[in-house]
Amino acid sequence: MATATTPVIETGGLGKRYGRTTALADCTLRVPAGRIVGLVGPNGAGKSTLLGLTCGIVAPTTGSIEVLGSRPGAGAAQLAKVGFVAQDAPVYRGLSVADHLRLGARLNPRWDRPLAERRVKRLGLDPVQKAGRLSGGQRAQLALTIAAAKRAELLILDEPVASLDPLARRAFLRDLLDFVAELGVSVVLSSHLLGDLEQVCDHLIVLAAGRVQLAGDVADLLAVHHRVAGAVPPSAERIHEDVIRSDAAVPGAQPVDLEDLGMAYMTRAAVASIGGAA
Ligand SMILES: Nc1ncnc2c1ncn2[C@@H]1O[C@H](COP(=O)(O)OP(=O)(O)OP(=O)(O)O)[C@@H](O)[C@H]1O
Repeated sequence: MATATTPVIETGGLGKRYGRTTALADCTLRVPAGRIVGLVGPNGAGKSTLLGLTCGIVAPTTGSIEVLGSRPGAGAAQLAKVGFVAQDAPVYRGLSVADHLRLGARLNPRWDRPLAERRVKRLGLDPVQKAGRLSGGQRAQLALTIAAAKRAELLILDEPVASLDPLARRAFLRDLLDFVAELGVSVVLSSHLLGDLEQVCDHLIVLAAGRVQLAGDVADLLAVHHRVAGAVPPSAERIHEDVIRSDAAVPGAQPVDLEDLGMAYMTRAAVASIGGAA
């Protein structure tokens, strides 16, 4: 049975191949409960594959994965614990906002109707409006509302802000933060851009070329990465250009921000893959 210390996601040597394409390889992760996890990586990095494995809609080729202490998708109880919003916030275009809430109530045993209605009202969504006529931001909010009203313990949002303009992005993420604090759920959200997520995530996973490049709580990662102007100390590891990793303090080193840190790992992976292909 899952307890407060059960990791939300735990994987060991997890891998997924589609024919000859390796979408994810040797993925070993431990995500503690209560985090807002930013899953970042370039196109084709394996983000959707990892999220699909987490929800149980993709089966692993190798290795293991447990979500909230059980195999993903293993039975109705496990499915009810995970809310998933796929890329582009899919909704039924011909159904109204109210129809979506009715459908949610019918399909989900732990449906929180007051929460769903309160959120729809606060967001100013018209219950009779057809979902196909909502803006991209409103559709994203409707999809998030449905996932949250399931009363899931883990919300998985695949590129939730990709189709939103900068103002709508900010509003969506601010709202998500309030909402997560209110519900006490864990969240994983993916993006190509760490800049989209750095204001909200407190745990980071950087994927590139189907492999985990970096993972951990943001505060821990920022504590051991630095910028250096000159030579890299022998005990430190150069990640890319002036970004280094060192557990020990480095005299004269400057702090690195999260966006630059993620970019350093993604660039290092891209350079290595070009080198490997050459
Ligand atoms: N169903 C599939 N069949 C064949 N190949 C697939 C399938 N799904 C993903 N892939 C391949 O696996 C790799 C990882 O894809 P994935 O969609 O997980 O990446 P991603 O990081 O989510 O990319 P994006 O940011 O572009 O959505 C890619 O090379 C992709 O072409």
